[in-house]
Amino acid sequence: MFDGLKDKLNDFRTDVEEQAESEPDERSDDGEAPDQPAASDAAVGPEADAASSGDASGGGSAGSEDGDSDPDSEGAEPSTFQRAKAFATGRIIIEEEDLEEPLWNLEMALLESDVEMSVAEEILETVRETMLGETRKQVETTGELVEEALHDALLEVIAVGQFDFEARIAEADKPVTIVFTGVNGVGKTTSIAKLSEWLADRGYSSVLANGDTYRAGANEQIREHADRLDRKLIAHEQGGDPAAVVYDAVEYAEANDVDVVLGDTAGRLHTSNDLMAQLEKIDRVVDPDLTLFVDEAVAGQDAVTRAKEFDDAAAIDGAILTKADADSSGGAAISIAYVTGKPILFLGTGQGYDDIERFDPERLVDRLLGEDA
Ligand SMILES: Nc1nc2c(ncn2[C@@H]2O[C@H](COP(=O)(O)OP(=O)(O)OP(=O)(O)O)[C@@H](O)[C@H]2O)c(=O)[nH]1
Repeated sequence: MFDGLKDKLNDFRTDVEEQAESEPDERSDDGEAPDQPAASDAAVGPEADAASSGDASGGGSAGSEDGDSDPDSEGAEPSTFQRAKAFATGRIIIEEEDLEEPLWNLEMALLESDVEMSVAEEILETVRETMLGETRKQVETTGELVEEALHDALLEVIAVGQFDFEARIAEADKPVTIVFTGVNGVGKTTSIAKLSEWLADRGYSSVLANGDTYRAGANEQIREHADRLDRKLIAHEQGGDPAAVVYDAVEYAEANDVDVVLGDTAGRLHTSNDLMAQLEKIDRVVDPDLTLFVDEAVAGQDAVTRAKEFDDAAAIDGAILTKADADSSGGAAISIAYVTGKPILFLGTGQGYDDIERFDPERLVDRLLGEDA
């Protein structure tokens, strides 16, 4: 899962390590030849050797022949001094120039991985802010510093809007009504069946409702799942009113003490206006507790765009991202919450009914940074 993105994040770590850790060595080698005392060295005390070599090189790596400073070095002098001092004490200072190329490569890698542009920019900004110009006392290596910066940057965008789904179900008045939206073919019906199992595992009964009265064959498709799982299905004739189907399912749940109503809807109608009018009517008639948007991770940017469109049209409360098991890029998983402001709540991870997992931002970040399988 998301292996391509994981590799690219790892490349960034290697990039920064190479940039940040090779330069001080070069500078201290440089500094040995010219004997250039710097006035500020006195402040460094016992670390003066390393510091002065760093300082001399910052001011004179290009100008070591004539001992003069080059124009570029002037603004960098204080940080070069700090850097050399930190190097002498085994600490790390990352400078803007160390990050320039790795950050550019990271941006390209994120965009190639279908991470949405504004999300990529936010990640870069957080990484830059976390890493720049600070002596990181607690951090032993550049690799750790990169990992910390990436961890914070990724978590910040991925965790947007998270809430405790199970607690929400537990606390809500029963029956809880959940309506599923999203285009056809992405695994919406399968996700409804999976969620019914997920709820059953936690002690909640559910009834399925086929609000996709538009598409021929939709009743049969969901009925197969309902039969296999031994769940009640409420369905009307093709062409019927989806709001009426979900309403009947709510009535059935109330009469039979069923905890949750899981209502499918049509993924596409003649026009998006029809689709939205239908969702609005369901909203008016049954006032669902949650509207969940379903799309497939493998659709990358398209899934992000659709999430935004559906949310704009009919305020979603969260998303289910299917086929994460087949997705290497990870772009949709990283982008959807930040772009919509609504959390990803579940990942579909296979074709079986148990192949659904609660989306855990911390765990996903650990996976991406290689701390978890
Ligand atoms: N690998 C994998 N396949 C999945 C996942 N979820 C669904 N699928 C498969 O995707 C295919 C389409 O799933 P359906 O549930 O029929 O999707 P759907 O047609 O979008 O349902 P509707 O939206 O109601 O039309 C099926 O073969 C599913 O088994 C998943 O998380 N991983």
